[in-house]
Amino acid sequence: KNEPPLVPYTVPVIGHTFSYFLNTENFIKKCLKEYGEPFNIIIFGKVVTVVAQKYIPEMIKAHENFSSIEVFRELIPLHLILGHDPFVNIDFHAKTTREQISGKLTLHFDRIQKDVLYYLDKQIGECNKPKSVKEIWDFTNHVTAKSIANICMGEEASQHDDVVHAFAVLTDDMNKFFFLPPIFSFIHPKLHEYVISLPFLFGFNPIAKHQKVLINRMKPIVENRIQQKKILGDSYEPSNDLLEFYMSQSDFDSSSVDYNCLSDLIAFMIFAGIGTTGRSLANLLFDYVGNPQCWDELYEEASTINKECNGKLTLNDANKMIKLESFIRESFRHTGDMIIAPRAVTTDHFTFSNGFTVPKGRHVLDFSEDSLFSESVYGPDSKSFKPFQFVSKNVSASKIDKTYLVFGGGRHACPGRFYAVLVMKLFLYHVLLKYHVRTESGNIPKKSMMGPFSVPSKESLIFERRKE
Ligand code: HEM
Repeated sequence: KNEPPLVPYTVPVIGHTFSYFLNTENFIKKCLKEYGEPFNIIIFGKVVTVVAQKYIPEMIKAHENFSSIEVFRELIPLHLILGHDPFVNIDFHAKTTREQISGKLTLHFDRIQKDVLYYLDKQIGECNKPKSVKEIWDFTNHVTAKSIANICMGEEASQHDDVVHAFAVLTDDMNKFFFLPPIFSFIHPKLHEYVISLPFLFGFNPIAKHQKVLINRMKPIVENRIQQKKILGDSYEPSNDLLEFYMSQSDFDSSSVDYNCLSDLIAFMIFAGIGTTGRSLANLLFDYVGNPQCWDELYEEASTINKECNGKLTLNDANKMIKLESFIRESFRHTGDMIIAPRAVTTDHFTFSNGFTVPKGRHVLDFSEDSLFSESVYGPDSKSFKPFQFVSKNVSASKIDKTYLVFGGGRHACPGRFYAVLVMKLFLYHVLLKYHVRTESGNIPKKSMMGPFSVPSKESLIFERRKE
């Protein structure tokens, strides 16, 4: 009762599926103009509600009525693939990320910096001749993978290339299955979930080989730590990684270690952290390349800080790079996703302040693009790339607000954002100091769209050694 207006359609069941997937931005903007928000559309046989700038904050605030995890569970049914359902433990994962990763940046700083540099040096190195790098997103996933592998499994395990590779490609290998359009939902809403998980249930599991690598490498480490704890007792010095943290939980049984459980816990961190941070890094690099008017200012700031700290950057020094911080925030604002954190109604119903009511189970899509380019906040030219607009406002790239939705919002806003922003800062800082970067064609690279989601350009980038 009192549902938002349903946008008219011609073909039953198919409804608005094609208009939505082929050009989400135009379609939703047209509906917003005609019906205001919220409004209902039919995608893959299912009624969904769309909210934009005005009602997204209401939805985010009502965290007791909505859950983004419920939508995620349907799109990417990790609970059917991993032995241990990560969604029931989401609060544990969020707390772990908040307290053990983002909350310990000072402690992790040196190794994050070392790991970011490691992959940059390995792939690009001294670069005395120009070097072309293909598949930038894959490259930046590897940069992130080295660092997250270290934080998750420790220094020793992250020395192994097979571990870093498993971290880097696990999400990609899985996404190949999950990014199939949910055509089976035309028959029944649950059918898509079961169809995409069938290959996994019948033994084909593209992540099994990666989990095997993780288990092989973690086993000797865990066994050694258990041994050391027995020998050293109170003088045992715990390592600063998630493996140690998981081993310190009250339900960890050192006499019969559940390695599948440990690798499932880590696999979830990989899903949450690698593709997201890797994609943002790729976007950042392309935004840098596409905005040559900022090169000098960014370089000057980086080299001044580099001189001030004698080449030994600390977290405090990193926080002084306010132009870089603003550039990163602007890059995030231009990520290009139309929808960021759709939510499902988890209570009997939810009523928006204008009286429109949506029932339990309804998916509500957040047309975040409307907020990220809000003219009242970012000016009439809100769509242009304004790299240093946040310098005077003194807002960090991880600070969420009601128009800056790249990390979601409210109680469930991304707890890994502080870490992700730091990795991005360190990455571009070191790139700035050492290289010139440009596209092969000389054109400004463009992202492509997969329905409402953006994908970084596939264009190669040329790295050249910066001359003093
Ligand atoms: C640039 C990189 C990242 C982006 C853009 C990003 C984005 C997001 C978004 C949009 C959400 C949903 C928020 C909501 O429901 O309102 C989320 C949740 C989450 N993210 Fe991130 N994320 C990033 C990096 C990371 C990293 C590095 C980690 C951990 C290593 C992480 C761990 C999580 C977890 C555990 C949640 C669930 C929080 C909860 O439900 O309470 N994220 N992230």
